[in-house]
Amino acid sequence: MDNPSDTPSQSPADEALIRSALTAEINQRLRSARITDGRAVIIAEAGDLSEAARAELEAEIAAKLGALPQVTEVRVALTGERRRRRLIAVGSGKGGVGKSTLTTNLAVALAKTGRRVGVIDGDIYGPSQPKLLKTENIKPAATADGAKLIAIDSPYGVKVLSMGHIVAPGKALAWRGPMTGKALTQLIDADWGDTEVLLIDLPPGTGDVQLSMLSAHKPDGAVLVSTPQDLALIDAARAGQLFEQGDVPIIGLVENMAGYACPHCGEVSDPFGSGGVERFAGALDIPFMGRVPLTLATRVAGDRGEPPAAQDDDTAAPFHGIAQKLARWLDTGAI
Ligand SMILES: Nc1ncnc2c1ncn2[C@@H]1O[C@H](COP(=O)(O)OP(=O)(O)OP(=O)(O)O)[C@@H](O)[C@H]1O
Repeated sequence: MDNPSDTPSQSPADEALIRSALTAEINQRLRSARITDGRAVIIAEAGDLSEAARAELEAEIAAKLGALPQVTEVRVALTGERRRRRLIAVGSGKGGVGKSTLTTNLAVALAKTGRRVGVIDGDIYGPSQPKLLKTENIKPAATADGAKLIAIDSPYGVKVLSMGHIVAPGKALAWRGPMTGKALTQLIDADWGDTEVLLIDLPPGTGDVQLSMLSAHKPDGAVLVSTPQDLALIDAARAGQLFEQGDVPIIGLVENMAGYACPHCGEVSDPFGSGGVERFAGALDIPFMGRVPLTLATRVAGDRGEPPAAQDDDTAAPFHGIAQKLARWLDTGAI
């Protein structure tokens, strides 16, 4: 019903009458307008509006059309009810703590619950999402007007875009700060279709990408990852401060590589100590989201581009648990 004239019972005169009673701005939003037995039925686009603005638009249409002598009742249906796309940053202070692995698996686990999820690889210099989501060597297409990239569909029900899909390996190394900011914008502003949640795999630390992200594309929340080592915890705290200063709520802290289960004898050892992240989260009053053990399966799966979270086994379970908490946060603002 994109074209109002598709509606058989609709009279052009009625539509003209309705349009003449409304402002140009509201007319731009009209998808359908008709009057039947004194009842005006309006369908208008409002997917870009806040709840308050939607209510205002509805009230304005009702008031303006209600004032017409030909109209005894006004019914307004606003389309685009779905919520605005949410941007969740996954960050760590220190490199190599498993931030990219967590981003991929959280995205895949969230997608398994029916949400439409995308992953942005914010690691301009060392992109890993093409490998993790098995989209290496795929180039993203552009929209018909050439203005936007189109996010790539990974085999795991998650869309993805990375500088690794666009720039030859090693090329971005020579880029300076402003270029990395622009690159990130290109990825975020791409055509993500009906994606509801975008997870951004941030590079470690508190550098240009993080700053440009906070200033230009403020995330709705941030998940922090740390190993149990003291040093990683201190760095995680630093990354946390960056988000707090930027007024980005910290959704919670994830402990990765917590305890190692020997694949041969099953004995669990704790090369980096255990429980440190949870205690640390408690001390800082940050919610603790869960613990992902160090497993050979996780590392091998990452190398093969087969995220464990796509399965339902023991290796996948921690990712599903953390994804459930993230889903709860998305729905209620608390985990
Ligand atoms: N829970 C885990 N068990 C086993 N291996 C893991 C686990 N988490 C991550 N790894 C492995 O550790 C390495 C580093 O992980 P990853 O690339 O996700 O870290 P990162 O924090 O994103 O690193 P970078 O700082 O390079 O962006 C990878 O080889 C990955 O497969």
